[in-house]
Amino acid sequence: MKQCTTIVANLAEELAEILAEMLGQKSNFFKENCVPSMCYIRMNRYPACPFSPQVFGLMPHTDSDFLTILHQDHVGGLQVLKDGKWIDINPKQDTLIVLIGDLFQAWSNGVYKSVEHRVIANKQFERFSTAYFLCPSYETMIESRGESSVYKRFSFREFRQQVQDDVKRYGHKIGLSRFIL
Ligand SMILES: O=C(O)CCC(=O)C(=O)O
Ligand SMILES: [Fe+2]
Repeated sequence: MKQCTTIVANLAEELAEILAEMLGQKSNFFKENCVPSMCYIRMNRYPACPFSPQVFGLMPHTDSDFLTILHQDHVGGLQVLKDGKWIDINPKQDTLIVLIGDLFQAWSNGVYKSVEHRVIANKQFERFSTAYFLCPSYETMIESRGESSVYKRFSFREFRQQVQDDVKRYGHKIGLSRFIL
């Protein structure tokens, strides 16, 4: 497990740096700020559910990180929202899925979009997935790159706190729209 975490952690950082370079940002930002103590792996288990699709395996959400590297098994059920439609991300053997998170959307000033995704539980089979979340230290300031920033400058601590407060108060995450200028 430790070996697997190291490999996926390096992959996530490399991908983030490449995506930054594609924005014309030559930087070590992710290597410098994404500390192992903040990045984490979540192992998800979705029991078979006779009430699917009325009941979700995982509610629609965006991830509160820079990017997520996801492995899903053969059962399927992951969907992403594209142009107002839910699209199935069908399982492919030996394939990892990369999801942009809220922090990358803010950092890229909206060029990369944090993808809304959800999981439809399978009626017959249980499903497993494993997700690695690339996160910075709490003190890291997220600042939009490029001209005329869409988002306020905020620390990851502020972002997490805001998400938690909104979930407590409204029962759901409001997310990046809280930080629009
Ligand atoms: O199980 C999946 O395919 C998605 C998991 C996910 O979105 C998450 O853990 O945030
Ligand atoms: Fe997610």
